[in-house]
Amino acid sequence: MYLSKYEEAMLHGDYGDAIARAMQVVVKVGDVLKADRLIEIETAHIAGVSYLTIGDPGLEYLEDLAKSSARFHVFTTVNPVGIDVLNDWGIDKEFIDKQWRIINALKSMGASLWLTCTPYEYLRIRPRTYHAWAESNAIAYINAVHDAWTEKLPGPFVVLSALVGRVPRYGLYTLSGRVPTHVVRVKGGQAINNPLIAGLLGRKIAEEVGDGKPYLVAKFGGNAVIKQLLASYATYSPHAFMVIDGVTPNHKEYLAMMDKPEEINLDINDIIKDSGVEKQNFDAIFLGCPHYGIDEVMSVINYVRSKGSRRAKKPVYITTTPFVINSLSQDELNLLENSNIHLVLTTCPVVSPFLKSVGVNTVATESVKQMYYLPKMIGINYISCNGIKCLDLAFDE
Ligand SMILES: C[C@@](O)(CCOP(=O)(O)O)CC(=O)O
Repeated sequence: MYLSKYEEAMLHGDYGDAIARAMQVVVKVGDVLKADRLIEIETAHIAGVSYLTIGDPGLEYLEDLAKSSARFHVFTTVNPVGIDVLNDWGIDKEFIDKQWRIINALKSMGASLWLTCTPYEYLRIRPRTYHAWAESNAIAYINAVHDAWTEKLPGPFVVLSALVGRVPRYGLYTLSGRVPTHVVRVKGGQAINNPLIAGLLGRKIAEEVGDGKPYLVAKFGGNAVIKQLLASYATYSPHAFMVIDGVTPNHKEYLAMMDKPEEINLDINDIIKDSGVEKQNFDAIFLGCPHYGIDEVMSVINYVRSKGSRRAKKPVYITTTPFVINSLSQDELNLLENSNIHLVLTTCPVVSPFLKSVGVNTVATESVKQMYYLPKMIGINYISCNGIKCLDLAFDE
């Protein structure tokens, strides 16, 4: 593989041992993938940082790395951790302390501690720029909505890429690796406005297309549904890449590049028919996978106001970011809290003990990604519900 003088110097230890070891791994992986060279990245997004999932070995690895002089070479953000940094939600102290050690190790290497799975909502990402991201919903989002280029990279590899500011040029980092293979047309009426239906559609597309790359022709009613579509699609797809007609910058170029694509026709009414919301018991409503942004939280606030500010009969937990909390007024925060709606920061139910520690065993959720992970990763059951109508389950009971 071609390496520049600077890359050779990193590899040979001129910038310290930790950088040399990181470079050795990045180059080795590049060789295996038959990359012709490395490319410079603008940002990195690290995932796999919860003490629940990486435990003591992950904690020790990151602390060792942080003790070296190695620092991130590019702007680096971090996925949700296992705790809310402002509220302990009854999680045990040892877990919290160890999670803080992971956070502090990442901080000392220069990471920006946004601790969100939606860094794309707070970054201005330019088309055709290179990034090293883990966290599949975020990867699918910047590829599809910004035509910004990232492969689906494993969390630990992103740490190393962030240290050297480079990734091997392969797959989705090349134009030829991004050519869609299937045209998926969604028929059956109006723009898709329902987050649950968008999520089920994402899963269906991944099942139909397998390891192909879809060019999706469908109309969506806004960013919240596109987030659900892509999060679910990326959970079930091996590469987390799609082009969306009329949404992805340069979509016409992608359309023109396709060579005899396979055609898949889906009817949204079939997906709606199969979406049957169960009437089973549940302990709480969970919203915020991917993390809710300010627009989604404002629609919850508007819903509560429309109900005359009553108190929900079951608690509602919404995972979101410190940016959202900082954008809300004290009145809005009080309204949510008084309505039994709780904003939970910097974490995600599938990497945190918080739901169990507040006594929740079954949630109602709109997120098809959560439906995949909740039972597997933390033994929480779910029932599905429809977007903002999820709240009806708690307010209209
Ligand atoms: C929350 C998480 O476990 C979800 C699964 O990740 P992904 O959708 O496969 O990127 C990722 C993480 O551990 O940070």
